[in-house]
Amino acid sequence: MLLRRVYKQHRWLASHVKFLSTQKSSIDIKVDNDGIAILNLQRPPVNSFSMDFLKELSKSLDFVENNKITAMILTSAFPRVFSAGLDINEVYKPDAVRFKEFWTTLQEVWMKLFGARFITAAAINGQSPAGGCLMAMSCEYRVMIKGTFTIGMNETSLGLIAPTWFMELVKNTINVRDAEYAFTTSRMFTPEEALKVRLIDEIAADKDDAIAKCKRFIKKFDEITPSARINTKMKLRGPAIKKLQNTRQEDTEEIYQLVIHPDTQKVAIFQLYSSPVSANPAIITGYDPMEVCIENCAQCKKMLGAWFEGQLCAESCIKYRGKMIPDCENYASISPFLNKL
Ligand SMILES: CCCCCCCCCCC/C=C/C(=O)SCCNC(=O)CCNC(=O)[C@H](O)C(C)(C)COP(=O)(O)OP(=O)(O)OC[C@H]1O[C@@H](n2cnc3c(N)ncnc32)[C@H](O)[C@@H]1OP(=O)(O)O
Repeated sequence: MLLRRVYKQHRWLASHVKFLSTQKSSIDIKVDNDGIAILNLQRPPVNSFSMDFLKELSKSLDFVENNKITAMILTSAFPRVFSAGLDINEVYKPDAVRFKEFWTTLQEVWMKLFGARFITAAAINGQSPAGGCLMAMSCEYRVMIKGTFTIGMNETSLGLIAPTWFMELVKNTINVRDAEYAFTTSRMFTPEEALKVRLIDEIAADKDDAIAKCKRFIKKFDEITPSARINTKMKLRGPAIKKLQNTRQEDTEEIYQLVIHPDTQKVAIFQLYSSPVSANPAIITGYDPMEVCIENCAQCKKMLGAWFEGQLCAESCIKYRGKMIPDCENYASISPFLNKL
């Protein structure tokens, strides 16, 4: 078997991957007995793409490529999240120079993954919104585990517009009508729905099963001449990569302008503060009533959970420019946002 032969040549890799699997590493790489590299993403809490994480991902892809490993499976070390997409911290109040470097790194990683000469598959074992969805879609095969997890392109709900290269990729994977509907409405798909539109290729019972199914896909290539496979893949994927290579600066500038737009920033701050951070209502920065208002909405959402309509509260902050700041312990101030569960 072809893969087995390749593995023999690279058996030593198992002992050489440690440098990428130190305790500090956000990606654990293991090369299995068939010579398939399994990349377990393990950046707490949700494998979101920070600049450092992207750089590590880039190095990991180089490792797989440079060691002539035949195939790679991307998965998550966490039980509920495959990847949450862009790290909101990179998007909130970004420094122009850093953000542009961040986006350039992201473009590079995407081109490496999408254009990888080795076989790529994703075992999607948890939530996979936005950038998490794109990472999976950039692979050649996707298996998602059943459950309450969803996958999709929720950029518009964050005030973002997905980059053109992402849209093209989705349009080339599912049909144009489903792509337009999904992108514009920020639709998140259950595994069954995702399978129906071919956003994913298979559903698995659990992570082990997802990896086994990815391996079954990879095994199909035992019977195919490697150069024929690679050249065909490059012919199919090359034009999209070339297109991005020629428009990288415009793409970066376009995203930067979008990210710094006040509406996007409001959503970003809401996302940031809807986690149980140490933020203290109304005393976070104190300089922008609208910002304080949204932070308080997020805090109330954390305290009251499903009872509280956080997004509605944040929208009201924007509408009234922070003139009515909610106080989570004052019923009158939050009653418009309490729902009747
Ligand atoms: C390799 C190729 C890569 C190519 C990539 C290309 C990317 C192209 C980009 C295209 C445009 C993409 C835009 C985006 O990705 S914007 C980000 C979109 N992401 C989201 O909207 C996800 C938001 N998060 C969630 O929905 C949930 O957190 C999630 C479903 C992921 C998990 O839910 P769960 O209930 O399990 O956990 P919590 O919500 O309590 O969150 C746990 C902690 O994680 C923090 N968190 C969550 N999401 C993010 C994030 N995106 N960035 C940073 N941090 C995040 C959350 O704050 C909690 O933190 P604490 O525990 O500290 O409170």
